[in-house]
Amino acid sequence: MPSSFGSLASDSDPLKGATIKRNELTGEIFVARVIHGGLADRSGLLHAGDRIMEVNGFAVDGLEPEQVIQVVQACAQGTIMFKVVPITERPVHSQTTMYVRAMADYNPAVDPNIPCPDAGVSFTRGDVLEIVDQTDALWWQARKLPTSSACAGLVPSTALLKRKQREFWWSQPYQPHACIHTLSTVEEEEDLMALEDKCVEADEETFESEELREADDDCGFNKDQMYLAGFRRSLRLCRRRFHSSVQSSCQAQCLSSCCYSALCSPYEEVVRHQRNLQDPLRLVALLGAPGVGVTELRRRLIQTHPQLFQGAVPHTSRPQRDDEESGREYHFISREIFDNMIHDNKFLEYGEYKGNYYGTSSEAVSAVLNSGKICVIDIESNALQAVRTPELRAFVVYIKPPSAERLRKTRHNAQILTNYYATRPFKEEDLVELEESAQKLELHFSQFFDHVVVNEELQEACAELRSAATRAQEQPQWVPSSWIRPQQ
Ligand SMILES: Nc1ncnc2c1ncn2[C@@H]1O[C@H](COP(=O)(O)OP(=O)(O)OP(=O)(O)O)[C@@H](O)[C@H]1O
Repeated sequence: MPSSFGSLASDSDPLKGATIKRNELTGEIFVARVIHGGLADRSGLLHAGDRIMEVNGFAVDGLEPEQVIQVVQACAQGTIMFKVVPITERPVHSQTTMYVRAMADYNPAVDPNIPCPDAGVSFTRGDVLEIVDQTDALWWQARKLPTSSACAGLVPSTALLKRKQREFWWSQPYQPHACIHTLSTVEEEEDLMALEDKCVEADEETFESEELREADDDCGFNKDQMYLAGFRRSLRLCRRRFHSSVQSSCQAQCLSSCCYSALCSPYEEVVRHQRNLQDPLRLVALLGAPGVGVTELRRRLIQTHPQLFQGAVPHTSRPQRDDEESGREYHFISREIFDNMIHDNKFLEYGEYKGNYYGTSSEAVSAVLNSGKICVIDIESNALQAVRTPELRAFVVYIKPPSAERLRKTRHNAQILTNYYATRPFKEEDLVELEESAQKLELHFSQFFDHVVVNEELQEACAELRSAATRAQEQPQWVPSSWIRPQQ
């Protein structure tokens, strides 16, 4: 039936928590829905589908919903009498509460199609919503957590939100394949390729010395000469320089239901889960713009708490050197075996640098987790789906740059790793690029951040990272329900 809607849901309303609609053919006014936890719900006197005949003796048939609301508001101070024809067959709903993480932003104030904007709940990506009513195919009732309010509000259903996303209803069009093309627009990729072309000659001339430098690189050792896996420059450059072409197993699996649903559904069902002591530890995956300090934080964390944290040993097809040990610096494997592992989706991410493959396998991560230590790795955004699995249950920590002013102050003596294998002090353009990359990461992927650490003062950031990483193992967290109740 063609209907128009109104809300009895403003704060001052004695009937807070009901919406009404008018049958455009007959002019009759009906209760469209009763908002969970609102006054109307708690009174138990009004139900969805009831026909409102009169308000304090005033016949409402034929009025616009807004006019009915005005009648109600006019007598808000005294007693309000409704003459109601109850719905004859009240539908029996066995509502179960569901929790979801929003994968998109929603603002009812700019949605022209919400039946009652003041009953709408706004949310941003990453917010957890308690869905209390899915009776309506288009508009669900939900509370945004954490909340102290018992009263729910309206949010678009999955079906409606998908439709809205397809229609580009609001300013942040969803990126259903963000896992494949993440940070690089076509122009950026072209720029990057141009830069790579320029670099190639110089790089190849210095190839020999670079290889030696990696051998000399002390990135892998801490002050006590304990080996820290996964800090070699070749690996970092491979990941960074080729970030537009670094692959993740997600790409191969993208049409699998797990990845597909997380990226294409506007809501991800979540549950509050406390890890059992006998369960494997959770992977901690650090994500941040190049240069923000991910490597530095990861190294400090592992160096200062080697009994708690460890990196994963990467794989490479590069030949092993005399002073290297397979399984320590890298797992040294042939190109052919590497290719097979790629084919079998064994890598969380991998890339090629100077003709050699480098990659982090899920087995290397599991080996650390099964040894009783928390595995800490840094990832590119395109590996997000590959680490958010029931096996690894990644706790994703986003490393955020501080304010523009603090970034410039704190990075005074910092060294950026250049595409030429060397480090040099940050220039203004490096910092601008860092800030822009960070903004893009936040724009596209904030819904996957379990925790955000602002890397202003290194010591404080490291302490916060440590406590977040241990909390993730010991305290209840919102995790995708598919991790706990694997889908068939
Ligand atoms: N909070 C901080 N204050 C001052 N210097 C910092 C801070 N965090 C990191 N740095 C310095 O900034 C530089 C870049 O950090 P780092 O190498 O960890 O970057 P990254 O995020 O791993 O990027 P990439 O992988 O591209 O090198 C290093 O010299 C590091 O010591």
